[in-house]
Amino acid sequence: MTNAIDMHSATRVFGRTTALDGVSFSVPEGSICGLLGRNGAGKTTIMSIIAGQDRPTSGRVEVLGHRPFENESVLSRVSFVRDNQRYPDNYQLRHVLRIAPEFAPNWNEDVAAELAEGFRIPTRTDIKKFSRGQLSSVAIILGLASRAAVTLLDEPYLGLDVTARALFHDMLLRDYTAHPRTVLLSTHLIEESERLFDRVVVIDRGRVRIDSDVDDARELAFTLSGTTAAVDQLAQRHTVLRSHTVSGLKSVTVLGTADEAVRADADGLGARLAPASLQDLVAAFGEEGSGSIEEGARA
Ligand SMILES: Nc1ncnc2c1ncn2[C@@H]1O[C@H](COP(=O)(O)OP(=O)(O)OP(=O)(O)O)[C@@H](O)[C@H]1O
Repeated sequence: MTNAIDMHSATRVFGRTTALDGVSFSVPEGSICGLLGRNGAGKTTIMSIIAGQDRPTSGRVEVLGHRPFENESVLSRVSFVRDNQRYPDNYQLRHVLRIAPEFAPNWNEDVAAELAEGFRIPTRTDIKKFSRGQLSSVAIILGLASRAAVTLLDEPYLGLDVTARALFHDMLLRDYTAHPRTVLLSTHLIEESERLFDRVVVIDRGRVRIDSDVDDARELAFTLSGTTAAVDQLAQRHTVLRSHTVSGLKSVTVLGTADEAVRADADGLGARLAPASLQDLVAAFGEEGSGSIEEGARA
């Protein structure tokens, strides 16, 4: 399988901050990959490097087989949607839609029109007066209607209402199925977005913690919840990634797959056992001290 995106040991240092610390991962062509992690984990830095807007301090990145920085033939096939997208003063949606095809060779007017209507974007209001959610809607239109070979969506949901988010998901899946491309999407709305993902990359403090097929990622850990005594007893034999206690009830996320013996023990102690969600995993790998189990948890 060919990779659309390949990062090899990419490090990015800003003054005293190491934003990326030896990041390596790949995104296969024709897949949707979730890029997940806590605030400041390094997601936007990764996307900026893939989009050729920044360069790693060391290491390298290849997009569609070539280095993206100052490489027009690659960049014309990449669409990067970020939350702080700027538009010229006095631009309205119709102006953006008029010039967008010049930058996006595969631009599709029908996708743009359907989204603009569904998002209820005002057509005669200057974009600088738009609400946060309306700005996100414009960015999503640019990202999806571009039908770029590589689409980078950096937290596209800011301010979007629940109907708009559902419209975005449906259109992404529908248009992606009809016109396969590679999508890398970063978000903090993990539960809502996980049905989109084929793959998932979890970043914490500039390092890759999980790089995996989404189904395999769910096998990496499970949660146990019940009385503190029962959960403590069950958790003894496992590496605990995360622990949470509320009014005498405890929930732990532990590394590994729950086998029959673990299930029987949990049943016997009246504890509940469930697969870890992606949200559990991101939270677990973002806990202080989780770095010590990094190698064990990498796919
Ligand atoms: N231009 C810059 N100068 C200095 N530090 C920077 C710069 N860009 C990013 N950083 C730092 O690099 C780290 C990673 O930032 P980045 O924006 O990539 O995180 P993120 O995962 O996108 O976060 P969020 O989810 O909050 O958007 C942070 O500590 C941030 O402060």
